[in-house]
Amino acid sequence: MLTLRGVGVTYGDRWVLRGLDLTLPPGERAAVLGPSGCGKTTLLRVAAGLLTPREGRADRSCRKLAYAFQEPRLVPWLSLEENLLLVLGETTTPAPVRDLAERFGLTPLLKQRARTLSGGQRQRAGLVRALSVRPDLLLLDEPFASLDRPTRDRLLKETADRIHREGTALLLVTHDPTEARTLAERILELPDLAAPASDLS
Ligand SMILES: Nc1ncnc2c1ncn2[C@@H]1O[C@H](COP(=O)(O)OP(=O)(O)OP(=O)(O)O)[C@@H](O)[C@H]1O
Repeated sequence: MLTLRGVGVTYGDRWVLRGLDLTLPPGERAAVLGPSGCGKTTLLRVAAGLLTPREGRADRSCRKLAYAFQEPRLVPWLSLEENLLLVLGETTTPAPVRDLAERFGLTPLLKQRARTLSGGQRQRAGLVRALSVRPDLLLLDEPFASLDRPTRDRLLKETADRIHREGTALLLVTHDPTEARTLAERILELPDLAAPASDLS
């Protein structure tokens, strides 16, 4: 369960989010759409507990939270497989994670250092890393943005099947309504507070 109540965030003297309420019960999937710069990533950071809002509060009660960042944060000098092992806390890759890597087309890249992966490969790696821990709350920030269309469509279906099957609660940030409809049952449109004049009163 994730609950945001009256969340407000400022950067400097500018409100990016204000008065935001969101309840995500276990297993429910919501997508956040909105123009570039309206605060979607900021919302995910608050949801993850990485950013303390200036107003309001964020509460989570989940067994395991995973967050696939917009810029996947892999350790550049470790191999892709070592990056996966790092979050799993294992010394060998378990069979289900090997299967996940295979489904996301990463098997041939497992021994490759993260810094040598392309943007799209890194993004797939970030998504596999997040899914590999079998989270009950998953935060995804534009997870398919760097992928070509056929790869995106295939992995979108793969991801949707997996989170539906496992009953994972999802908060997805995307610019793509198709992605939002495929992965989520609820869509939240964030307003751009910077568009009209906003102040700190
Ligand atoms: N650490 C920061 N310091 C100052 N301003 C920031 C910071 N992080 C984000 N911002 C600003 O806050 C606004 C919202 O940023 P955020 O990344 O949440 O938007 P977004 O909706 O996710 O954008 P996009 O769709 O382009 O990824 C932007 O105007 C951004 O420049």
